[in-house]
Amino acid sequence: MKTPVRVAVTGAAGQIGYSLLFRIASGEMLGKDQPVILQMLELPMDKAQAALRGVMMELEDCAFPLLAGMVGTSDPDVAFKDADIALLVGAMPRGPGMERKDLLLKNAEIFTVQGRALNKVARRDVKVLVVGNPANTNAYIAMKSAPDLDPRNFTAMLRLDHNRALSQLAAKANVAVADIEKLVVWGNHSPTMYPDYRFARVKGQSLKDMINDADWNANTFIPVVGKRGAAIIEARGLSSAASAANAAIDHVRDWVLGTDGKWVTMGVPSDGSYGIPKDVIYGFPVTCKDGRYEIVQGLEIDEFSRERMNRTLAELEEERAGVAHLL
Ligand SMILES: NC(=O)c1ccc[n+]([C@@H]2O[C@H](COP(=O)([O-])OP(=O)(O)OC[C@H]3O[C@@H](n4cnc5c(N)ncnc54)[C@H](O)[C@@H]3O)[C@@H](O)[C@H]2O)c1
Ligand SMILES: O=C(O)C[C@H](O)C(=O)O
Repeated sequence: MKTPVRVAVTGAAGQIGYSLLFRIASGEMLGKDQPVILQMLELPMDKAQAALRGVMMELEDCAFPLLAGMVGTSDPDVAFKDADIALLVGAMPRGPGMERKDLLLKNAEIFTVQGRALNKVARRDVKVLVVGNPANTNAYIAMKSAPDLDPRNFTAMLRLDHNRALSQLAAKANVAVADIEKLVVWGNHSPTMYPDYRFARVKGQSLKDMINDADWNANTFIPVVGKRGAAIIEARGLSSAASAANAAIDHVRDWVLGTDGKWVTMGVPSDGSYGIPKDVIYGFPVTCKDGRYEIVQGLEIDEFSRERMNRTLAELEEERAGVAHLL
């Protein structure tokens, strides 16, 4: 039996938490032979703690063979103690008519507090995924609040955007999602993101050549992927939850277990690649191996792409300036 992995999940009694925890406990994130200990954080209010107790009762009732232990708490120092993986989900979601960056000041403080707690009590190689919006800037805040941890430990979720883009492309080109490789979503998890299939291949063929429709790319594909979160809020009255949890599982599974050379999109602190200033948490194409990600290098950036990449960067710089006083 392997040593259990400690997985901290914040916002554990929320919508995403409810879709996420059961899949982690069943082995879908870290493998069917990997026991886990779930360390769940919720707000201290009675209602949130009661809801968390209910979720923990349900987890118990599943009798998951891989669930080696559970902790429910309102104290970040307890939730992140010795954590190997931390999924920072707990934050306010947006409602109809809002942009994710409208949440910035409401949610920012959560990530200073949690970044400091991670700095203090988590394992030095903890892998952090920020889901709570605006995810890139919240990940930046957490990273800057944890000066003793390697900045590479901090990532933001663009995998939902990547998965959304895959499905749109598969439908357009009438190919299987699983056959599409080398897709990228550059930048911010916001409508300025730039989903880019110029390098994508389907069974060795160029997907761009198969689609061959620049108008569809600029006027349908990019805006549909960029505004998909808002379309879901419009339709459901609530923001995406099951698909967000699914993307979080994909992100962490690939980071920990590797991508076997395949590209995935992760929001990671820039190392200066593609002219993106160092430390900005930006969606890049990465491959993962042995628990480490590497940004895919050497891709050609044409004028259209540079303009899109700069636009989403400008928004991230603006968000960063808006929280500078907290750091
Ligand atoms: N990056 C993405 O792709 C993506 C996708 C979907 C949703 N989101 C974001 O994820 C976040 C959570 O969404 P949700 O639908 O689960 O919301 P939700 O309101 O259903 O749940 C959030 C939970 O977090 C808890 N919480 C709030 N502050 C907390 C704190 N400081 N510590 C611990 N728990 C805290 C709340 O009590 C609540 O139970 C939102 O910010 C949403 O916008 C991001
Ligand atoms: O759109 C939102 O506010 C939720 C989430 O970020 C999403 O993309 O579905």
